[in-house]
Formats: sequence, structure tokens, C-alpha cells
Amino acid sequence: MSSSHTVTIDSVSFPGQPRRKLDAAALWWLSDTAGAVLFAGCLSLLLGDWAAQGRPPVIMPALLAGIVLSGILRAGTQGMAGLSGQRDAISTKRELRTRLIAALLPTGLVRGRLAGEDMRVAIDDVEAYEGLIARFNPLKFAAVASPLLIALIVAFASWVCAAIMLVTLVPFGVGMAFAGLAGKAEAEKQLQALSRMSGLFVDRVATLPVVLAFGAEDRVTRQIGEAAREVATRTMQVLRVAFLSSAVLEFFAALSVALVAVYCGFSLLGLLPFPAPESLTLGRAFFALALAPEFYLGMRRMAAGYHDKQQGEAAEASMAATLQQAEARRPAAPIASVTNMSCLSIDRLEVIYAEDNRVGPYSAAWQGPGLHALTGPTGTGKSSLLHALIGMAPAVQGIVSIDGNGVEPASLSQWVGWAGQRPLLLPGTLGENLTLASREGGADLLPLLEACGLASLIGERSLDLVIDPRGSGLSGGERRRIGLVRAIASGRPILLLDEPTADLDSATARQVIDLITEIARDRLVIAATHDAGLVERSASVVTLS
Ligand SMILES: Nc1ncnc2c1ncn2[C@@H]1O[C@H](COP(=O)(O)OP(=O)(O)OP(=O)(O)O)[C@@H](O)[C@H]1O
Repeated sequence: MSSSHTVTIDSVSFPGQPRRKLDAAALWWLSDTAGAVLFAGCLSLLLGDWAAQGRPPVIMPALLAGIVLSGILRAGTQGMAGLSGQRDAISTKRELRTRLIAALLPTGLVRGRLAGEDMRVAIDDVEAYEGLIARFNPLKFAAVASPLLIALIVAFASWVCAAIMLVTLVPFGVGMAFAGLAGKAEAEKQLQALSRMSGLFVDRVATLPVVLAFGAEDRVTRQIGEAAREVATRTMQVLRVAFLSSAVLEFFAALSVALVAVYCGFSLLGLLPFPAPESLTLGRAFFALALAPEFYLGMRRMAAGYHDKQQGEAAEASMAATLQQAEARRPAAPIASVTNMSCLSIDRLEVIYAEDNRVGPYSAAWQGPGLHALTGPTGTGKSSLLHALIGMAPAVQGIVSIDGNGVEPASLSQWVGWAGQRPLLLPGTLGENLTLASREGGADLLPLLEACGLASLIGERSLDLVIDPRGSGLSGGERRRIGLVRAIASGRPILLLDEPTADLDSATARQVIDLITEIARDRLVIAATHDAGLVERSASVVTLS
């Protein structure tokens, strides 16, 4: 049995996908072209008729009103496009964060990822995705559709001008494709560097007391400095590619307008070095010329948002990979029930930290209720084995069974009360920490705390004693006993205890052993221990070597 599953990248879909879908923002961007055509039409009619008749045309007020209206229309459509894209992005980000947090939180420990890296994915990557959804995707649709629409409309006035515009598209497309490929690779490298730096920073800050205690400030500062320099180098690379692609775009946009202008000018003056392919009037020439800059406008807008695309796609890849990793480690569905008489057994169980760092294989069987000791020299794998039984080990091979039925180790976790060597404490009161996993309130906890020798700690403040996540103000032995009481208070039929009597003086250790023995009357208790007193009281002893 293996705890890892295969999840392909294709199975991870994003709310923003498919990216080519025709959304409202894309249609708003496209309708901006209508404003441009209205402007060009009114302007060319005004100037063309004026030039032909030698006086302002009678419909001049209507044409001027049309020009003003086109400006208002364009401002309105661009504003609506921005709003609509932003709305899409907000709902996409909300959906993504919900998915990521739901997948990352329960699997963070077993994936062995730095908390800072996971946090960066759920916060920064999702944020980096915004530009792709809000701006780039809608602009991309308009960038493809609007030049074709403009070329088609211009063709009615001058098919040669339309052809000139379309011909400049070919080398432009090739240049942009190369710039795009290079840009994507650079953006991915930039995100990786950013990820490393954020992870390093958050985790070093989290371990600041240790860093200070060992005088490692200089080394850590150097490490973070190197990571920051790497981010800066990668960012410069991304910017270089972005500048290159905008240079390609601007060149062809300018070339297209220049060629249309030269053709129209020479054609009107009759100076073309070849027979005129069409008869061009001033009005038509003006119409084509006014729309020439619009031909590349959609692409220029898209290019301005190209950095959004690079960032968004790199973030998408990073989120997909993280989700894939988390999906592969999704906790197994809990098994229906475990009775307190259950027999828990392992067969050739191996914990795999790396190919060359394996613990086991070990086989054993524990019958409940009863107390069972797991012993063996330091480093033989007692903690690893217990971690494997609650699905906290990175990868596991072998068989875990309850009453002879093979189960996923992680599916046991709902039935297991766990007290590790460094119990996790959350900010809040002692009572809140102790009742984390219990169904009942804290009323029954005081006798348990007293039985563990914690009466003097709780004193008058009782369960309202405030503790912080680092457990400041608590000794190692106190923290360990809080973890033990929490596991017992969970009421779960199986208790896995990792060195419950370490850090305790012999009198307190005896109290704790008495309590564990009492509890083991109606539960299956497995305790990893070096304590001869605890081993003595155990119904069975499994010794790892
Ligand atoms: N997170 C980890 N990553 C890589 N290797 C690990 C990890 N945790 C434990 N190991 C390795 O697994 C082996 C067993 O460690 P484990 O803590 O399970 O031993 P133990 O018997 O509980 O030791 P002790 O009695 O000191 O608590 C050790 O060689 C240790 O280096």
C-alpha cells in the first residue's frame, strides 16, 4: 500500500479557464472599435465633403456631434471593459483561494513544504493571476477580432490600405511569438526566485529566536540578500523581454500607419510609381488613415498587459503544481468506525523521507484495550512510525490494518488521539487548546490536569490561563502534559503518545504513567518511550532496532 496517488496536471482546472471564452469584458473591448469607426467616418465625411465642395457640409453639426459621441462611447466602453474584467477577476480569485486553502491546509505537514511557500501561493500567486483574468484575456480576444474587423471596414474605403495593414501582421506575429516564448520562460524563473525568497524570509522570521541565539544573523541576512538579488536579476530579465516585445510591436504599428499614409498621399497626388490599383478620394483616404492606428491598438493594449499574461501563466503553473501536490496527499476518507477493542497492526511498514532515507520496514500488532510500549534506541524510527499511523509521514509503504482490514493510515486520524513530542499550541486559553479535539466541554478536564500534576500551573486562572502559540511561559514538560491531556480529552479509542514522560521528574512521570495506565483500561494506547517505568506497565513491548 502506498499513501501517494497520481494526479495529472490536467485534472487541475482553474475558474478562469477556458481563457478563450467570450466574456463581457472582451465584448466591451471589441465594441470600442465601433467608437473608432464612428470617429473615422464622421471625420472623413466632414473633411472629404468640405474639400470637395469648398465649404463646410450642411450636416457639419451632426458630424461634429458624431465625433463627440464617439469619444463618449469609447470612454464608456473602455470603462465598462475594465469594470467587467475586474469583477471576473475578483470572483476567480475568491474561488481559487478557497480551493487552495482547502487543499493546502490539511496537507502542509505531510508535503514538507515551507509554510512561507504555501502562503505565497495562496496570496501572491492568486494576486498575480488577477491581471490575466481582468485585463489580458479580454484584451486578447479584442486584439485578434478588432484588427480583422477594422481591415474589413477599411477595405470598403480602400482595399489596398486594408491589404497593407494585414501584410504587416505577418512579420509582427512571428516577432511576438518569439518574444512570448522567451517571456514565459523568464516569468517562470522570476516566480520561482520570488517563491524561494518569500519562503526563506517567512521561515527565518518564524525561527528568529533560534537565529539570534546562535548568532546566525549575518548568515541569514546573507541568504536572504542572495535570494533578493536573484529576484532582482530575474525581474530585469522579464523586463528586458517585455521591452523587446513592445519594441517589435511599436515598430510594426508605426510601419503600418506610415505605409498607409505614404500610399494614400502618393495616390491622391498621382505620384504612385505603379498604375493606381483603385481610385481614392480624400474622404476615403482619410477614413483609412484615421483607422490605421486603430488596427494595431488592440494589440498594443494587449502588449501593455503582456506582463500580466506572463505573471498570470507562471502563477497558474505554480498553483497547478501546488494543487496537484496537495491533491496527491489529500487525506484519505475516514474509515467508518474503530472500536476500543480494535486490533491495530502494521505489516512491513516503511516511512520514506527520501529514497536513501527510509525508516523500517517494521511489523507489529497491538490489541486494544491496553497499553503497549514502542521502544528502541534513538533514531530507530519510533516517532516516524507513529507519524505514519496518523498520516503525517511524507510517504508510507506497507500495510496498516484495523481488525485485519487494510486501511489508509490517514483514514485513521479521526479515531486517534495524538500527543507528539512538541504539541502544537494555538493562541488562546488553556481550555481552548485542550478542547481542540474533544466533543465535550472543559468540565472534565480539571481532574485530568490534576492527575498529570498540572494543578499548580493552572492555579486560580484555571482553564482561562492564556497561552501563546510558542507556549512561552510553559516548560517542556508542561507543554507535553497539555498535549497528553488534549489527546485523552479527545475521547478517541486509539491514543498514540510520543515519549509522554520525557522532560518530567520521576514523581511527575509516575503520576503520568498511572494516568496512562488508567486510560488504557478501555482504550488502545501505544506509547513510544525510553521510560522503563512505562515499559514495565505495558501489556506488550515492540522494540525497534
Ligand atoms: N522529517 C524528517 N525528514 C527526514 N528524515 C527524518 C525526518 N524525521 C525523522 N527522520 C529520520 O528518521 C529516523 C528516525 O527518526 P525518529 O524521530 O522517528 O526516531 P525515534 O526513534 O523517534 O528517535 P528518538 O528516540 O530520538 O525520538 C532518523 O534517522 C531521522 O533522521
